[in-house]
Amino acid sequence: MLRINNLVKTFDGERRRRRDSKTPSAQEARVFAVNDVSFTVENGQLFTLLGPSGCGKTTTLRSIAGLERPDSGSIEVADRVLFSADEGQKQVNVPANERGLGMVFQSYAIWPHMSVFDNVAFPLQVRKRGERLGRKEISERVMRVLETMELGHLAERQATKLSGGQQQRLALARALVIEPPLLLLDEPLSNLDAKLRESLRYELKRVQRELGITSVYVTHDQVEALALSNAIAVMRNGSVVQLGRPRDIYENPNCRFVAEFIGTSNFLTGNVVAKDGDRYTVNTIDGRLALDSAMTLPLGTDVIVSVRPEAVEVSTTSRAGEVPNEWKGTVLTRAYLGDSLDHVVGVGKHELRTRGNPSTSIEPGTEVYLRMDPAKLVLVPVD
Ligand SMILES: Nc1ncnc2c1ncn2[C@@H]1O[C@H](COP(=O)(O)OP(=O)(O)OP(=O)(O)O)[C@@H](O)[C@H]1O
Repeated sequence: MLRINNLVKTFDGERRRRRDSKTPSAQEARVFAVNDVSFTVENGQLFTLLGPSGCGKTTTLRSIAGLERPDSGSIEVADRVLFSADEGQKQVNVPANERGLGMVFQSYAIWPHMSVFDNVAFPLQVRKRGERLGRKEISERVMRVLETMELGHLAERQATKLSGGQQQRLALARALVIEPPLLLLDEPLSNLDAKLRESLRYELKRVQRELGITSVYVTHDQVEALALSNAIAVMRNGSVVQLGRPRDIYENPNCRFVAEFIGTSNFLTGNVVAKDGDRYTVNTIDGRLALDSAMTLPLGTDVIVSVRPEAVEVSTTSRAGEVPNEWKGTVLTRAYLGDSLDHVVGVGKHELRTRGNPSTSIEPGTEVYLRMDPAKLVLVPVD
């Protein structure tokens, strides 16, 4: 449905300085906001661009929307070339208003002087002559979308007299009414409070799935990305560093940056000392670890072992000899999080965070045993 090939977008570094109101120097290097990005989004998928502030997510999305002109690369939606800077071939840059894409941005500018109904009807009413629908058809289509967004009963209300969550649903309804082949969403939930954000997240997912609408979603919120997406591209400094399904990205991060950015992890540095099939033995300063990995690494390689807190079992009794990877340590602190409980355990030079059922709560100062399942430890190449 959407194909992005080798997209590059640079900005003038000096302009950026001025925008950030720092003292501009004579000539700054160009900023590679998007640096050779390629990805494909299948029909009906929700694809997320995830990464920290300034990594290039919004610039990628704005390029798809036609609001930025990339330096090079190409953008195709449903086999229609929207942008191509290819040398030799005909250069293409379809204007934003002719791309026919749905867009919802963080600042969901609803039209305040209009009713809910008119806000959604407007994009259909301003269509070119030949493409315009009849009054009845517009009315039916608007009401259908409003019902989907559970706003049907508020159709006559003035748009400003809606709650924040309802206004955001209205912005989404307005983007959906044109039945776009592709929906672009840039942090659409970030202005809302935590509770509303969570409920709208599920609603968004429901609507997206029900309508089977292909979407590109931009966020810096990893929980949102994991909950919503069919596929995630993690971005850093203008490039995609890992692309995969949410579970793959969470369970098998391909570098320390991804492991750190998605969720919480303990990182243990070490060295490969033995390998038997997929079973590796890694030596760390505080003990050995057995773990399974499909990577091919020679003996002696420096590695990082990423251990998710929930992959560490904490216990006051030892099962040494029965299970691999048991380390002895002392509880330093604990934190009750409602649905889980974290312990921070000191083992030699390491401090490991564990996460478990809140029914297991151990006093700081207690001697404990940490057990780590080899299948849940992840080998991460040293960056
Ligand atoms: N109009 C512009 N002029 C100059 N530099 C820009 C412009 N827009 C973006 N940049 C720079 O390009 C880089 C990528 O910006 P972009 O807004 O795409 O990042 P982002 O990942 O969406 O960040 P955020 O989550 O903060 O919106 C940043 O270094 C940013 O400062």
